[in-house]
Amino acid sequence: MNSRVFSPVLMAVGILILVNSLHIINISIIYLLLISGIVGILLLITTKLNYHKVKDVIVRAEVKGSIHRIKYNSKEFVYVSFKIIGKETGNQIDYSKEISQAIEVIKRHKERKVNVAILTTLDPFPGSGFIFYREVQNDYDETDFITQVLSLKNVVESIAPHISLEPVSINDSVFLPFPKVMGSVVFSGHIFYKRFSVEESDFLDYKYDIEIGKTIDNYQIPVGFLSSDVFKHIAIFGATGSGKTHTASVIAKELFDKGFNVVVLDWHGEYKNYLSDFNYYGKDNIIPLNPIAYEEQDTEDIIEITKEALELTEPQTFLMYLVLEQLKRVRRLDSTSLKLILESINAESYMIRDIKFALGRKLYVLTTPQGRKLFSIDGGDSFIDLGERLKGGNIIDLSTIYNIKLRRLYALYLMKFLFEYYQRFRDPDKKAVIIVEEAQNYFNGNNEILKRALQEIRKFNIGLCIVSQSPSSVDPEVMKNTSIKIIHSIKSNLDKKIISDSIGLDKEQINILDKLDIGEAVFIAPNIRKNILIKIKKIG
Ligand SMILES: Nc1ncnc2c1ncn2[C@@H]1O[C@H](COP(=O)(O)OP(=O)(O)OP(=O)(O)O)[C@@H](O)[C@H]1O
Repeated sequence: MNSRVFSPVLMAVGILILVNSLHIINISIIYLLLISGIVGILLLITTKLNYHKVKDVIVRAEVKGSIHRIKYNSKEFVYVSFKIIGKETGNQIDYSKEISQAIEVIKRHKERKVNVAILTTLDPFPGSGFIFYREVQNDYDETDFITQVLSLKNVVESIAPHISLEPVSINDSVFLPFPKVMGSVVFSGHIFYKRFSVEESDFLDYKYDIEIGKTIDNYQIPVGFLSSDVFKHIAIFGATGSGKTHTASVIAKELFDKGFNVVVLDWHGEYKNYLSDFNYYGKDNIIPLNPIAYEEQDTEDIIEITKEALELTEPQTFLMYLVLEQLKRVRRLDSTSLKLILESINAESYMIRDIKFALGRKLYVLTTPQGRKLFSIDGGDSFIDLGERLKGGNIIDLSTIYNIKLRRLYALYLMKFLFEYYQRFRDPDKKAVIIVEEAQNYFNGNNEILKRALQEIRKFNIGLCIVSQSPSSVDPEVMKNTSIKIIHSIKSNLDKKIISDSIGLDKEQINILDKLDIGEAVFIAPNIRKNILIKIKKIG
């Protein structure tokens, strides 16, 4: 018999034997089998239920262990970050589309008690994340928060079936979907490049056109400020060697590339190496200024500058008006003419004579060979000449002016002339920034012109970039009137306090100020709402 016939026959015989044997099986065995079957089914159901319970407990514990709590803008938030994990299917999956759909659903769900921010910084994984967060008071209902978070997670996973969300535990240093700002993770998600946005989230689009560096975190997101904010002025502070000059050079170069006229008042002669494309005015080709080439209404300012730079007393300042009058008449500025000018001032009393001599001693510096090179009534630039000359990128190397008073006088005149030029020839296409190194030499509380300039010159498309080692050494107006601040390493407690009061740092952030490496800085600007820790890019 072949096998095709044999098998059915064998099966039929088997069934017959089974049916017959039922008659001889004891009825109690059937009951036993029945009961154990029911027990088995019940056991199966409870195991499955228990399995889900256990899984729920594990997931909840996982979320609980991933809850971060931070302070931001004097509010407190809790949040959980989730990595987006793509499930591999072998098919081409449009993850972006799925995530977008999930976001649309979340956006429509108005009643939810948890906010959502979505960050997609690297395409497409890893580096993408969901952040579920909620503002809280001291005590908050953690269990409820976890429930809300898990329900949102479920929504996302069911609408985007090819991804799963994995909570990022607090200790997970490999992936942090936030910039790690000064040791704590803050809500400054606006610095991320966002492909997806949730309307009512705290996160803003972050725009800039002057890139200066990258965030110090796992992402190293490019950061910068808006060139239109330059007219609200820039302050750069930091200890010696912390990177101020380099940072100011990066800014100078970027602004120059954007069509700004840039003038660097280089106190120590350090910028030449960084800005080799800029016009350089040093010892051999320093620009002479004409100290009497200004409008009548500016006499006050010119006297004020001279008073401040040469440390004139009030009576000496008064005589300075008369000297200026004579200077315009004589139109020479050498030692002989200065002597003649002073002699021509009527001195009826001994006191006036003494004041004249004292003033003469202070003005003498203008008649020295270097003084005459810097200030020339015949051949010096008027404010118009200077404004026209200093187009593009320019370095004025002041380090070659050895007399410090003369150096300050020259730099102050130069600034005054530039303010005058941009004020007089207002034009939206004419934009300038003046980089003022070692600004404590000018912005030291005595100089009313510069204080006024900080408040007023923004209207004329001029920005000041004020560079100094310590904020306590410059006038408080500098802190008040600069909206872009770049703070490199700061050591002194007084300076730390001034910075902290000005830009609102918490304790931890203040502690980090003296631990910043070269080129690292705290950065704040109007286009970002919260200060961030950045590394200034290397000038290239
Ligand atoms: N962002 C950066 N990337 C790489 N190197 C940097 C950076 N910033 C500064 N440096 C380097 O660190 C050194 C000190 O920088 P810099 O001269 O700018 O400091 P500084 O604060 O201006 O010092 P000082 O007050 O003494 O003039 C330089 O050699 C500079 O090239």
